[in-house]
Amino acid sequence: MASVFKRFVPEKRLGSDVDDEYNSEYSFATEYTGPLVSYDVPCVAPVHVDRIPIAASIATPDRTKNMALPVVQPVARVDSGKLSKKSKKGLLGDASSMSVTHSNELDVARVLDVSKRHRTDFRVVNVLDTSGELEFLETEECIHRNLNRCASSGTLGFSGSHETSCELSESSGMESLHEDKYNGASFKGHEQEAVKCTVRKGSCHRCLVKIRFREKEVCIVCSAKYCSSCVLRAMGSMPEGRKCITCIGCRIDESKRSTLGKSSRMLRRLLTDSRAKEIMSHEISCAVNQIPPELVIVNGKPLCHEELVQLLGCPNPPRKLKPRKYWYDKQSGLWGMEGEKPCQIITPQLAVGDPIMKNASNGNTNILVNNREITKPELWIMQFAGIRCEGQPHFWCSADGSFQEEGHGNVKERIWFKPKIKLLCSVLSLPIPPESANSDQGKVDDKVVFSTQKRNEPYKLLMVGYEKSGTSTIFKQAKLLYKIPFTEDERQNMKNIIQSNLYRYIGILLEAREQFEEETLNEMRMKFINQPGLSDINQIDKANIYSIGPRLRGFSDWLLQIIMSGNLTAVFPASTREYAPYVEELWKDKAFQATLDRRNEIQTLPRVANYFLNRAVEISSMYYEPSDMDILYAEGIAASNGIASMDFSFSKSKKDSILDSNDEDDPLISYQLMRVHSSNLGKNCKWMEMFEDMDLIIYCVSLTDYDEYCSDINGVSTNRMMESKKLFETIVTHPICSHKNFLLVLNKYDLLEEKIEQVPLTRCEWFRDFNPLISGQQSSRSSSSKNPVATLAQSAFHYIAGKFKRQFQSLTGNKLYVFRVTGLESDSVDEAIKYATEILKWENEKPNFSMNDWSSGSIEATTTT
Ligand SMILES: Nc1nc2c(ncn2[C@@H]2O[C@H](COP(=O)(O)OP(=O)(O)OP(=O)(O)O)[C@@H](O)[C@H]2O)c(=O)[nH]1
Ligand SMILES: [Mg+2]
Repeated sequence: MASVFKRFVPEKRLGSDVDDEYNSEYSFATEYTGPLVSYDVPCVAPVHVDRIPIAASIATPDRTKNMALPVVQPVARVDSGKLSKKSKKGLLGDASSMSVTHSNELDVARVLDVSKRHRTDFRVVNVLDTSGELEFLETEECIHRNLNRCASSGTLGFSGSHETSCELSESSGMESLHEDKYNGASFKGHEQEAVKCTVRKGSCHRCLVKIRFREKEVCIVCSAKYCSSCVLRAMGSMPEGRKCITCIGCRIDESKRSTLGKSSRMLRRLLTDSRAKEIMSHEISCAVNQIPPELVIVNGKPLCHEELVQLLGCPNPPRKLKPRKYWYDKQSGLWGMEGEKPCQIITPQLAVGDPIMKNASNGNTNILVNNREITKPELWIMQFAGIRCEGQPHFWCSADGSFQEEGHGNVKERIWFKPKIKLLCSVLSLPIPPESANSDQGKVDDKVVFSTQKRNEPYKLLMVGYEKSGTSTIFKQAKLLYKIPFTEDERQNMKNIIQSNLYRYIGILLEAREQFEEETLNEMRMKFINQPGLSDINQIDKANIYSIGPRLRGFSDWLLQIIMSGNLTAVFPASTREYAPYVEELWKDKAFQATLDRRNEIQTLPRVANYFLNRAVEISSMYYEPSDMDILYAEGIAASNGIASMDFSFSKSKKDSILDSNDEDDPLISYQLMRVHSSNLGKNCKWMEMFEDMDLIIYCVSLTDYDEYCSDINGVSTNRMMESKKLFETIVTHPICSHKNFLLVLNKYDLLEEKIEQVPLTRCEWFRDFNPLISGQQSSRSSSSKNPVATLAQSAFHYIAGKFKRQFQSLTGNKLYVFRVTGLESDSVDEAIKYATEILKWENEKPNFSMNDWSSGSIEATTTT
């Protein structure tokens, strides 16, 4: 007997919070052998256990048919005293009544299936109508909830106390069925009562409790969401993974394919680790969850089962295969969605699909490669690789990237052997061969192989700015922050830059020394003239504290000449070894030291020079190896062709931790940060086209540019802030940027704080109306909590941010995000990048909640300091 009951009671889960709910009490009757009694003995009709349908008794369905399974109703425990005789009889074991219940469930399941397929809205009123008739009036969600409520208890047994109730319509006196059953409330004639349920968005589909901001599990078929108290009852033993019981046997929602097998924390908490893993493995491997082959169409032909197996089983299968139309170039292995550029290079020569069509990728270049008209980005790559495409030739391309013109035997180019091609492919969101395919191509330039390719679709962030705005500093800072090591090549490159810059700084100092020497001599002459009695001016000793000896003078003349001729980088760092002794000598020289003491007066000496000049002897040594800090401070970047790129990831749950998630179930969100020098964008930024796939554009502005000038080739001098504004306008109005998110990074805030004290912001014509409210008593540098009035620098920052935002809004109609940064401070850059990733997250989640609700369109609302 006990074993019979065990069939209805779920396995006990130790440590689970649902444990208590199944501590049902039951007693057993034994045959009475005593004397006759004078009263009526209560009588219980026998239960034919074998005839009670239970969920476990469902036959293995034909899952390829996409049919909803009949889910059976358990014997529900009700307050027998409050049921009509007829109902009592049925529930206590009348076989015919049982079959009615069962057939009802079949109907419901059928209706659910119909509603799913035809997207029809129904309302279920009175799911337990004993007449066997159902009224369908409300939503599909409602059907689900009712079914899950009934069916889930079917799998898990009799019990299931239900603290939360359905939404009730008080006017009609409707009550939750569950409450009736378990709270002892009166069961008011279930023939007449309607359970009217509507699942609000963000509520558990079973208990209706709001779970928008709480842990939830989602059905991979119908997207019904369940809270931790309901999930096991709604999903049962999950033979096909996370599906409501009513969805078992149904195909999954294709948008959820990428989540298959990725167990949630909730499940792992509710179940044992091994059980959760087992469910996830069923979810991935069970037949009904696989892509139906006929829905994958390659080169216009639906696949058969064998073709799909071949496609998925090849060494390099398509990622994230979905039911849709694809094209496949068997020769090169290029793979893409119909009408789009290639997205992956898969294993070539697979016998899947028909021959490729000319217009497979919707190219418009008149250049055919393997009979397909290629797209513009592909053409750019070919041109970049040096393949001449004049005269609209047709090419053959093999899997190793060898291009051959049709009708010519000779190989024109092997593009994957060319340095920088992979980098450019990444920029243009074109695929590169998988690493396994490269293993035999030893010559491929490792420097430019992106780790991006290991991850699927990283968010792409493009950072650009006017000259010296700090883009390379921020980029390098991000590399250090997210522990992306500099390669040996990058370090060598930076060493060269640092050493040649050192000689530039020395040159600036030596030029200044000459000037100081001359000034001092003039002063001495003036003194001499004013001194009576001295007649011969030649008697003055021309040597003064700024004078250097002939050997160093010779070196100085030579170095200044090299700088003047613009050949510094040609001579250094190659000659560093040869001239290092001069540097040592200079640093011991009093005249040079006197010059160094006045370095703050030298306008042309970059601020960062101090950092390197203090260690000049060490840096000029041939044994010098740049530290990470040296690389950060160096003016320049290890870049190829002006473009530098790095990948990094944030753990989804641990937003603050980067690249430290070893938890295979905790997905990483990957990002690709690209930095491009503005000079590489070409005239009118025409090469912005290459960055069409960017998700966010970070525009960098140096806050100190407002009083700095630069001259163009005609010698016309312009304000650098105005130049930066011009570049900003060109980029934001570029056609590819019309719907892009922009983050304005206002950099060098530390320098602004110093400069604004000396030079008014109004020096720049765009900022003429800057008129901050600074209290008379307040020191503009102090911003203690006691004195919340903004400092001059803060006011200037907000003012400049507002200027750019208004400009952006007037040009694009969109909202500009702004962030204040000090590029040399790691925390500041970290926050800026996290802010950028947040923007992407917000933009991604936009359909779920309206940004307007909380940003209220205010310009200031998006400024982060
Ligand atoms: N004090 C200070 N210096 C900075 C900051 N950001 C950048 N710099 C310095 O400003 C100079 C120019 O910065 P870069 O990062 O080279 O600027 P860039 O945008 O790469 O300039 P280009 O190479 O012309 O494109 C370097 O000497 C940096 O060290 C900052 O926030 N504070
Ligand atoms: Mg730079």
